[in-house]
Amino acid sequence: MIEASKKAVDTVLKRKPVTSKSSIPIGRRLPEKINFRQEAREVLERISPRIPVIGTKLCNYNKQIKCDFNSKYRTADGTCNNKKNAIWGRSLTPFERFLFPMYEDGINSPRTLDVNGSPLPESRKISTEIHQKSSPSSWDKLAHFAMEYGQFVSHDIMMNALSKGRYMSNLDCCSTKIRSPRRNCFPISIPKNDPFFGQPHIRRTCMNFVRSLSTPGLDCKLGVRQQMNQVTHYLDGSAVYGSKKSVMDSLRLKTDGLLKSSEGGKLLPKDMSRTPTCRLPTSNSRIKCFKAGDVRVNQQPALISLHTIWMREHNRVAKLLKASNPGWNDEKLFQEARKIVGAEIQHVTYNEYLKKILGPDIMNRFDLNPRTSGYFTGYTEKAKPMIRNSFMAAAYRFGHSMIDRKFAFHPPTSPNFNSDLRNVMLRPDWIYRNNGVSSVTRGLYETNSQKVDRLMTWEVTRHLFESSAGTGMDLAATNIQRGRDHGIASYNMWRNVCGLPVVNNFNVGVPGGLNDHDATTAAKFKTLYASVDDIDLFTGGVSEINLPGAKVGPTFACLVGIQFKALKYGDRFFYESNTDVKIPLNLLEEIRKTSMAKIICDNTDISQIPPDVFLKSSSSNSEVPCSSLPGVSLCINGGWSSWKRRGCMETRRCTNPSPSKCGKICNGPSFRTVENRQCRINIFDDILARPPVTLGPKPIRDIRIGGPVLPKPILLSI
Ligand code: HEM
Ligand SMILES: [Ca+2]
Repeated sequence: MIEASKKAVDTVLKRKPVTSKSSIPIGRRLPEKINFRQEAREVLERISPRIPVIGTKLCNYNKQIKCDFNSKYRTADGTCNNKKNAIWGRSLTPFERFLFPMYEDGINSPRTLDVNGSPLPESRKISTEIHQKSSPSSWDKLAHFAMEYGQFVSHDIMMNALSKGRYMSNLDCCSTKIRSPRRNCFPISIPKNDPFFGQPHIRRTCMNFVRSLSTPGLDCKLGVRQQMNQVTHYLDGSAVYGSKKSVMDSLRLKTDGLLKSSEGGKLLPKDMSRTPTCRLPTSNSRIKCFKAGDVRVNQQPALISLHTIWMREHNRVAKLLKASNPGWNDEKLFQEARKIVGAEIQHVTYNEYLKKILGPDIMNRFDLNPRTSGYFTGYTEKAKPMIRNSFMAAAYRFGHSMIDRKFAFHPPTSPNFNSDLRNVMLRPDWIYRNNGVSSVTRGLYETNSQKVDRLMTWEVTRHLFESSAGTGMDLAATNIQRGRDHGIASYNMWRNVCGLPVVNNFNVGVPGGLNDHDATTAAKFKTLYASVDDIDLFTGGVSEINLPGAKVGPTFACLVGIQFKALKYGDRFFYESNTDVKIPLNLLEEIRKTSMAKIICDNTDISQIPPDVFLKSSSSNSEVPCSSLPGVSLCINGGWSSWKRRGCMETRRCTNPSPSKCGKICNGPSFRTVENRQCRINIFDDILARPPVTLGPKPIRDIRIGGPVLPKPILLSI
């Protein structure tokens, strides 16, 4: 794949092909001097602060991993999923590449020059010209819940690591104390005439941007700069359970398979550390930041709510499992509940979320539709499950365009209200109010998300993480800058990779034109970029006209589609897969019945809900009682054990639990005879060996042997 793609890039660039490891392509500038030893040290600090940096043993991805391939459960850190490459998909490993990166110096420094060798337009300039509006009016049928679910999925499968300063301090790349350009700094400069930050009372000229942590490739060989995923690449519920064993252990109650919680099981456990990851505007000691499998949980209340629902779902499932399997210990209950919740997350993602985003054509092309019966048989050890760099740095950020300016709350009794995103950012205290989780969740499915288009709300392009007027960040500019930081090839090259017509002019409606864009957008591109080959992937992709039935345009549909195919085909634990760790078919059939709406119903006080919470409620998606929605029944245990052979008889036991405790009913007989020649002869011989039995005056000619279920009587002709 990578080789083919590299050729594609070379064709677009009309340059001599390069090969990845042997010869590193050198761009227009001399390579920035790289201190590999220093970079490796930084990486090691992340992976394990205790590993000493000795000699050349700087890269330890390939440290010995011991796998128990008999285990039915995922490891916490994603290792041992792929039996040939146990490291694939592990947390703290680099993002994979579809395309060779396009660094300015070929190996390390960000893409900063256009095809003519002049500076690319500034990210902030592109953001203000293309991506901004106070409250973009283009609404869509999708509910705001779809935005939030997308973010939750992104936090399950990726978390990019940033470079740090000395002693793991955060870098301030705008600090005036820095005289010379600082390694790992790539600040976003703000033009003097910026419509917001350029105002006289603000006059800000720099926005902090720290480069992603530089990481060696998975082979640990020296090569181009790579970036690191800190969470498990698989869609495996790691946002609920953590991406390493120590975190998973710390989230467990260690009783009855439960996860820790607070406020009587209702809320996530509280983060009691001295370095809170949220803003606490109150001195009320009850109100704390939350802890979950992902450290970004406190970012805003909608995210906290979804995390809380999954934590509650785990505990609900664990309790049901305990009721029907009284013999199971904490470990067994925890792992079985984790397996079910992981399967539910995958099912909701492929069955409800992706279908809306990608539309039926792309779902079919990439074979992403869940099956309606039986198992999926496409698992292959050869499919790399890893998250691709372009997906992380650009394509999957389409969700940023769906964020609405307002976040709605709908409490059960008091009136609805909403708040600008900036006022709820990093504010878990909202969750402690008035049925926080259900109020926020109701707000999410009762309001619209924004359309995926070039426009993003000012809440994230001017006021993101704002502490006082003018201090905010710009998420659109950050996305563009991140793409350049990672050497992500330009939009046109990705079109080529996806088999879409390569663009060679800025016009619309002509051959080779920007025909997946509207004329206004194309004209804006023309004023900013020197060549169509310079358009940044995020900007070009997010601005495309949506595919029919989809919520994204063709380039992002392609990149998102391939990524989710890799996550399906390359995950031995994929919930539908017919592998050695498969879910029993009867349980899989139950999981297929569930929906996000039902999971919300089961874990909140909401009793009426639209069956599809990803769509805004409408006449075809109007609220129904929760009890009318199908869900996962865990009453699949109990009933008869399998038949056990005892000589020429087979018996079975009616196992725990009794039907009253959510078990299957045992109908039918508990024993039957084995019908084969051997047994007939034995019985025959046995009877022959004995004196003839007479019951009454007539000799017996027709004796049923073995009980009431014998299908054919054995006739003894004496
Ligand atoms: C209120 C909602 C959201 C906020 C405030 C938010 C904010 C952010 C921020 C600050 C970053 C780091 C950017 C960087 O330094 O490169 C980021 C990264 C990212 N976001 Fe969002 N985001 C939101 C929703 C979403 C949604 C809905 C999606 C996708 C459907 C998404 C996908 C991503 C991806 C793929 C990344 C890069 C992954 C990473 O940094 O590990 N985000 N987001
Ligand atoms: Ca994961």
